[in-house]
Amino acid sequence: MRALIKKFKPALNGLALAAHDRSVAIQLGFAVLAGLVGLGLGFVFWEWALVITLAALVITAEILNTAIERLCDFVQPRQDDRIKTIKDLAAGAVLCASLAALIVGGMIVIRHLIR
Ligand SMILES: Nc1ncnc2c1ncn2[C@@H]1O[C@H](COP(=O)(O)OP(=O)(O)OP(=O)(O)O)[C@@H](O)[C@H]1O
Repeated sequence: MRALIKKFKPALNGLALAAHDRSVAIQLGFAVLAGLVGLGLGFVFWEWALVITLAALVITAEILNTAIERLCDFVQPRQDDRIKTIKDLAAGAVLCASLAALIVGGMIVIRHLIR
């Protein structure tokens, strides 16, 4: 059990660090908002499963994006086209996950509203 806790400690520390990042905090805010909408509209089991999965996907992408940004700033604090490409790719991953969450979330909400 001790070994297991020791193994997860860095990951839990990573989550605590991520929660203090502005971009991650914004995505967490959107996830809470989606949860409130779900409660208000009375989401069923599969809708919660989708919303939770997509929210976790977006937050995971944002945490990885933040980690990549920090690594880039550490390796190259100056303007560099290669850093721009790397950071833009990481930001693109967040956008991709966010669009999927927005579209699927929108479909679920519309389904409730037109019933
Ligand atoms: N060292 C750099 N060289 C070239 N372009 C950069 C560099 N740093 C940032 N950029 C450009 O600016 C964009 C934003 O980068 P930045 O690190 O400010 O991220 P951000 O999205 O504002 O994140 P956060 O708000 O979490 O700091 C990048 O996607 C990239 O296009």
